[in-house]
Amino acid sequence: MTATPILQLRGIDKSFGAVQVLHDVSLDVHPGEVTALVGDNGAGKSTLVKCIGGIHAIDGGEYWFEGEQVEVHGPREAAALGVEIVYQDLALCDNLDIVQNMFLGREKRRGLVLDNTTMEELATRTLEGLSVRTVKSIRQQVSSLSGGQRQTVAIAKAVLWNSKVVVLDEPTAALGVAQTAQVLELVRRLADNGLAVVLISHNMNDVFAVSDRIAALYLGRMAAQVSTSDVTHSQVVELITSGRSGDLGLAHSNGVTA
Ligand SMILES: Nc1ncnc2c1ncn2[C@@H]1O[C@H](COP(=O)(O)OP(=O)(O)OP(=O)(O)O)[C@@H](O)[C@H]1O
Repeated sequence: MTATPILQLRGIDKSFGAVQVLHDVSLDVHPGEVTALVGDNGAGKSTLVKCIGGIHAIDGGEYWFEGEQVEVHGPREAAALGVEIVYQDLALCDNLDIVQNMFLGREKRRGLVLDNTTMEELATRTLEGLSVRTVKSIRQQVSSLSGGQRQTVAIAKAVLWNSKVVVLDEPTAALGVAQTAQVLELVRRLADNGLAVVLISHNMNDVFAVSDRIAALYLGRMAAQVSTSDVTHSQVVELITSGRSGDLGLAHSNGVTA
């Protein structure tokens, strides 16, 4: 079932001033799979994701996309590759409706006039493609949506642009039980539709519910990247808290050994 990785990071280093935050980090991300990126507070997850999204320039290491080594000099270049990141704050505008949010800054125009018909069609098709039925009207203001619906809109916005890799930063962090289940179903569906999904999460139940692989960062190093079916909750907790797991045969590790 393992496809060739669409995104490969090799030996990534990243420092802020004198502080090195990422050390020799490698990561493989596969289409059709959810890769959970786990790690304790300050382990470097957000920094790694910002390197993937072109917000931070990498100091050293290689970024490979679809089998070619690339340089990503900003979010626009990442988006041009097909890499979209949904940050925790979602960056949605409350006073705009769903369609306006999905096309914010990338509006479709016919001449000088906004092409609302096309944008509505594309928004509807995208939401239907993700089997999203929880949103009543695409002309609803985002301020009137629940936390789960807002997350859904942010995810739909990310996949609207023929994206190939979608990174989700703690998409269920602020949600209740039912909404968490809905968002996790959506995360799974993204991968089942062929996208490569990277899911940052602190929640082991979420990680085990939807991920195919787990990449564990510990103090800025990739402690292990393993198949979810090969590990237990407690082994992953051990990787997060100590960077090692004594009884785990680490097939793909770098920096820290079992
Ligand atoms: N712009 C920055 N300047 C200086 N240090 C930074 C910067 N961004 C992150 N760091 C440091 O890098 C380390 C890793 O932070 P990062 O936010 O990547 O961790 P994280 O795993 O996402 O943590 P959390 O789960 O708490 O969000 C932390 O020690 C943090 O203080």
